[in-house]
Amino acid sequence: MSGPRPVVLSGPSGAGKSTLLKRLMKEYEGVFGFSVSHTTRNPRLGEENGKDYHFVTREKMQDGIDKGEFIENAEFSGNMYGTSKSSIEDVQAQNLICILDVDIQGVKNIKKTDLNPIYISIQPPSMELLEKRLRDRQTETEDSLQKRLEAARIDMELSKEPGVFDMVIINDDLEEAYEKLKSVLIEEIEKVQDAKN
Ligand SMILES: Nc1nc2c(ncn2[C@@H]2O[C@H](COP(=O)(O)OP(=O)(O)O)[C@@H](O)[C@H]2O)c(=O)[nH]1
Ligand SMILES: Nc1ncnc2c1ncn2[C@@H]1O[C@H](COP(=O)(O)OP(=O)(O)O)[C@@H](O)[C@H]1O
Repeated sequence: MSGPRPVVLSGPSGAGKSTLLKRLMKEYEGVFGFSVSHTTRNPRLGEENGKDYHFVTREKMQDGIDKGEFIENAEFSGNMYGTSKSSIEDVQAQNLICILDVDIQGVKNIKKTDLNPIYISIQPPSMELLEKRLRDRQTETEDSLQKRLEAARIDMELSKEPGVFDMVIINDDLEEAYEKLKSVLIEEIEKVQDAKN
């Protein structure tokens, strides 16, 4: 079955991926489906199990990985994250554009699969602004914030490599970043909309 092309959103923690993708899914209801990852980190206030993530123990996650249930998994800031095959299949079965939010390790590993997504990197305007946004979000401890900033430095370097991403969007002004994101995806969005009519 060849449904619409999936979309991988990557970029440093705090760059604005969730903000952009939530907006996109709201504006285009019934077009996108989110690939719900598994993670061993604790849920944040307002996050729902099964919607934002499948929140699991390390034992359960490792067991699933050992059984071959994941297309990719990575360690990020002291926790495990991974995309299960079923999280993608659930979305594709509905003929929706599957959106994945993964770190740079996930991007590299997904490139080894036959998923063939559109790769988009969301980048902050500067490290200073990234740190400010992460602090203002008030979800992190000092320790997890520092780990995210360290990972961000690596991400910002790697995402400059030519050919890794189809599009790099600097999320300075949110409206502008959102319009750019839409413009990259409009062709796939219209295909899904046309198929419904
Ligand atoms: N490789 C991989 N990375 C993931 C997955 N799910 C989330 N991530 C990444 O893990 C990092 C941390 O995510 P999270 O704890 O939700 O923090 P946030 O990005 O700051 O909101 C982000 O870079 C996500 O893109 C996954 O299934 N696989
Ligand atoms: N363009 C922007 N300008 C100012 N603040 C933003 C912008 N985009 C996102 N934010 C804020 O920055 C924080 C991090 O964004 P978030 O979407 O959680 O990032 P990510 O999912 O990449 O970790 C959030 O508090 C969000 O409201």
